[in-house]
Amino acid sequence: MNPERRDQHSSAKGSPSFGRPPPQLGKSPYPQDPSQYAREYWKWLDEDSKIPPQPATPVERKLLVRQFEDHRAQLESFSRQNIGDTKDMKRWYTTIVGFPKHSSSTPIQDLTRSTLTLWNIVLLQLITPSQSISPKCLFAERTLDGIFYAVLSPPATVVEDPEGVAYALSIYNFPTAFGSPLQYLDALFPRGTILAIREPTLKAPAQDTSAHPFLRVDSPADIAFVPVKSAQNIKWRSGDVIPGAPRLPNNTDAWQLLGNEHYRTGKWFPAALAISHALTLIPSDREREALPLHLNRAEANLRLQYYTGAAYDAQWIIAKVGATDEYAYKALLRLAKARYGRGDFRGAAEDFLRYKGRHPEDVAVATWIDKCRERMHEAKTGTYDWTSLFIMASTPKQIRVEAADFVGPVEVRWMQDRGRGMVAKRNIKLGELLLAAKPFASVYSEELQSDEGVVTIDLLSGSSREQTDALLLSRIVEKIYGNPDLHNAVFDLYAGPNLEWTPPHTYPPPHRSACEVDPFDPKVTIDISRLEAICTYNVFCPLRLDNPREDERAKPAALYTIPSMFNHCCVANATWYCIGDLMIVRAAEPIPAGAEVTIPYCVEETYPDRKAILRKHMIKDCRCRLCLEDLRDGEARHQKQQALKGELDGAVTKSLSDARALEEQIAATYGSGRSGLRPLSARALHVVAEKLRMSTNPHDLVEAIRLDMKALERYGFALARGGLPIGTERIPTATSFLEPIEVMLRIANTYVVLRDEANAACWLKAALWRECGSFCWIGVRPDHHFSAVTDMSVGGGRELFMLLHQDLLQRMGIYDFADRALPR
Ligand SMILES: C[S@@+](CC[C@H](N)C(=O)[O-])C[C@H]1O[C@@H](n2cnc3c(N)ncnc32)[C@H](O)[C@@H]1O
Repeated sequence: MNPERRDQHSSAKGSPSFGRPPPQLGKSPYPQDPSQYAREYWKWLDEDSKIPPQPATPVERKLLVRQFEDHRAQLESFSRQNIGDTKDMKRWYTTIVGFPKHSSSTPIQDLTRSTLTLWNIVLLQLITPSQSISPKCLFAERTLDGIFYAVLSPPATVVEDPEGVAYALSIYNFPTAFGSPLQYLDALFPRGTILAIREPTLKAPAQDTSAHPFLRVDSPADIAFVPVKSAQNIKWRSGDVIPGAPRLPNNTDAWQLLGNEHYRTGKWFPAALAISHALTLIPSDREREALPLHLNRAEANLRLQYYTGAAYDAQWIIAKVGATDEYAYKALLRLAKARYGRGDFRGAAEDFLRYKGRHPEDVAVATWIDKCRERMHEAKTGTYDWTSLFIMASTPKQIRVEAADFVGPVEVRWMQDRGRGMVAKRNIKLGELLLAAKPFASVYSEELQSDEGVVTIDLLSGSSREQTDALLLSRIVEKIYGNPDLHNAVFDLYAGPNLEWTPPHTYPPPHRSACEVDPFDPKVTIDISRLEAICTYNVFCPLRLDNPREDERAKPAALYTIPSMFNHCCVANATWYCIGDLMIVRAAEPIPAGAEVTIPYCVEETYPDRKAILRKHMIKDCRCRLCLEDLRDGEARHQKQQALKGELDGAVTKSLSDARALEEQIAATYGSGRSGLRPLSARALHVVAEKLRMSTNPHDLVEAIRLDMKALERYGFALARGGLPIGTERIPTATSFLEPIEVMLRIANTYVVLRDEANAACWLKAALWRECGSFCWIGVRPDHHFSAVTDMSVGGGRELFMLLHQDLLQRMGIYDFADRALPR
């Protein structure tokens, strides 16, 4: 045991001598100033950590059990009456991340069994049903605005050790447990379950001095279920039977039946767990009996997307029975699906083909084989059917598109001043696809419960995070739990300078083979504090091409692994966007071999807004051209700009003259001597141009075009003569691509109104070029030589362009004109 652990043990044994409670949030779920709140919270944590250890207050077992049982009864009654389901009411939960949390890294084999008063690996028996410790309705507080506030609560129960010492246990981040109904928790953690917890921590209750200390486990990898066979040898001082507990199976068949029942009702994790129990009871000389169990567990693991676990189970069967046995063929099919899920499309295709050789009647396998081939082609060539992906992603519930990762002419290198970064392996041309990547995990607002909101306050960055972030962390934990070989893909990501650990200079980590997902010995360490830090530094909001105006409720949150190697620059040389959840990175300018490739982490118009987003990524200051120019303008101009930006957001209702006055005021917030790049000014000019378009006077329309062209310069475009009206040397990356494209389409429309179809067509082509350069340059292989604009618009680029802007083109009445004017 290391010295740090010993400290924790002594403080764990210590009684909670209470300091003051942690800073409160007040009546709004969002703190007004999250950085101030974070500072107060750190101060409180610092004070709290100095409270000296004292013996823990003993908790009266009976009393604790009664409290929990009463509580559970209340919850059941609430759920029967549907309390809290009122449509106009929304419950808010707060969760705080970024403070040190304990996760054990000592392998189970190196720990000795002990009791709650000794702390090492502790055996605990669940003696009350599981529940949420602060139920939604019970402790939630109703306010005048009809909002409920409560603290986000993990599943909790009462546990005792063999000596009969009982405490409440809160289990955070356990796979599939987040927000689950009581019935599911009963299946996952029924009373009588015996758990072995690696080096647990006992916490003093922070909020309520009359409450009892409780055991807190943050990492699911610190929890091992105890197999029945081992459990038989444990003597419980309180007696062997827990009143009211269900009889847990004690033989293979009964566990198998329970597993089948869970599987039938869609409870995949409890199903896999029951099968694991059944497997422990099969004697080594009757291994054939284990075959159907491994087969079933492989299927449950596939449902859970625990592809590593599924591959292990299938491979186990094939290794035992040889490749020609019928069991092996069934296992082969599951292995093939697991390989597909793991991104091993070649291996999956080979397995599907072998299976098809034996079972030609299985038509579904042919589709799988086709899918494997498509994925292999994508991964090798970077050729995707963007239009189909876009259509798929625009369909509700299909955000997670099926596509392979592609790594183009870029590689990870150590950059000295900012850790790792991406570098061009060769000279790269504008528009080339550099990377396409699926996320490790992602959450979209559609997946949030509509009657609940979660506010996450990140103490590391001193900012509040999106509602999707809280769910994202549990998804990442769950994916690692079920795919332990992927641990380093996440844990080798940057986690900040405060840790003793430095990330390896290379990425991705070497490939590891499939291993068992073993609920009796998880064999993986999931350090939750480090994972929270990894999220702070690396989580992106995936801006979707198929849904650019994201849901107001919450922006999506996703962790992409290889794309996390790109460093930030507001005026970057690469640009990115997502179709569904597929992140696509393209060169925004020609990039010489050896140069660092950067992407913008934010596309905000003003310096303070960009700074706020960069703060969430822990970047104190960006030294790009735009930020340096903004910095030279000074704080007073920034403040003025922020205030005027607010006015510009509401400018729809303003008159033309007021809009002009506002535009002038905004223009004046930029100092002289700057380059043309002035994003807020660009939008202000476009607002005035739109007001002018309401007139039928041709002079006003010409003026609108002039202002929009000026707006494009302020977005960073160079205006050109002949060919396309905009320069094609680089794609500006400081703002989202949508605004400039809309400006170009409006110019095209105005030319149509003025009956100048030649100019209108030029501007449509410019918009198409801009978009193709970033996202939909289809039909052109990455190694294809190109420079002419027409090359950029070959193939599906036009098709996707028409799809993407269909609404706007139709509203302006120029859809048919665009269809004719754009080259096919
Ligand atoms: C997504 S990671 C980028 C890869 C990272 N450099 C690594 O070694 O893994 C984001 C972190 O990289 C660093 N970083 C990225 N862009 C930067 C910039 N323009 N200036 C300084 N640090 C930057 C910051 O520490 C940031 O939190």
